[in-house]
Amino acid sequence: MSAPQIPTPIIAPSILSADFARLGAECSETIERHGADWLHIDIMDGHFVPNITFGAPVVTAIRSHVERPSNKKGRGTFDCHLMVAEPKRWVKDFQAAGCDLYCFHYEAAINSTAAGSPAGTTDRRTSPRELIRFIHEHSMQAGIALKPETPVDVLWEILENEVEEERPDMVLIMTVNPGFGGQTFMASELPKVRAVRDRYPTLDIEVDGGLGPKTIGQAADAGANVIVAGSAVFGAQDPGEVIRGLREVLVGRKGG
Ligand SMILES: O=C(CO)[C@@H](O)[C@H](O)COP(=O)(O)O
Ligand SMILES: [Fe+2]
Repeated sequence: MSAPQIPTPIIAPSILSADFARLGAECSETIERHGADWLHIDIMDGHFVPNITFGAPVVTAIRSHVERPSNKKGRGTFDCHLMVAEPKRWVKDFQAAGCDLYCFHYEAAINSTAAGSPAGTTDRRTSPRELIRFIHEHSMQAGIALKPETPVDVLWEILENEVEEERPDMVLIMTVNPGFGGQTFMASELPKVRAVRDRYPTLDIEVDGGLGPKTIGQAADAGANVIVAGSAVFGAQDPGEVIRGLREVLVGRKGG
């Protein structure tokens, strides 16, 4: 019997901490010069979280600076983290913009069921399963994110679904309350990572918020293989050095 396939270590700098005045160059340098795997792109709508970033047009603009990945989850993947109240609403726009992985919040998906479908708009009603299917139908991978306040148990029935198209490609466990970069890492969220890893040895598990050289060891020990780091990378004198250091820790604990 062959050993289970251990998920690939992935470093995904969050461009929320990049210099927005030179965003295209920051994105291409982060991948090509500094050696990051993915770009983590935080989309905030001012409703789901108390902050606003940008939408699909900016993703289109930066896509022209970063080559599309040649394989699923490859270098240059646009990992879009949708902190928005109506996650179904933006799927088509993000597909067109060049998003590869559309990661929505569980809390938004269950609440947007009540949002209804105003005349002349697409149907905004959804459930996590339906939304995952919808994202897959739009040729993107699907991620599902949990806020710190949400218990990990809500994931089991979603991950245990026998219908492959309705299962997520990645789980994102937030290690800060979503909304802002540069917050303090919440180690209290790591048991969620461990719980998912124990059940799903090959699933991509992303952690996001407060990750950097001092906190990555704990996240890797808990079983995370996709590390988002914003301020730690973009605030560094040498982002490439930080990325290499993060990767070393992750590779060293791979499978742990
Ligand atoms: O989604 C979010 C915040 O809501 C994150 O992606 C942050 O942007 C990560 O920034 P750092 O905590 O690494 O500075
Ligand atoms: Fe994020």
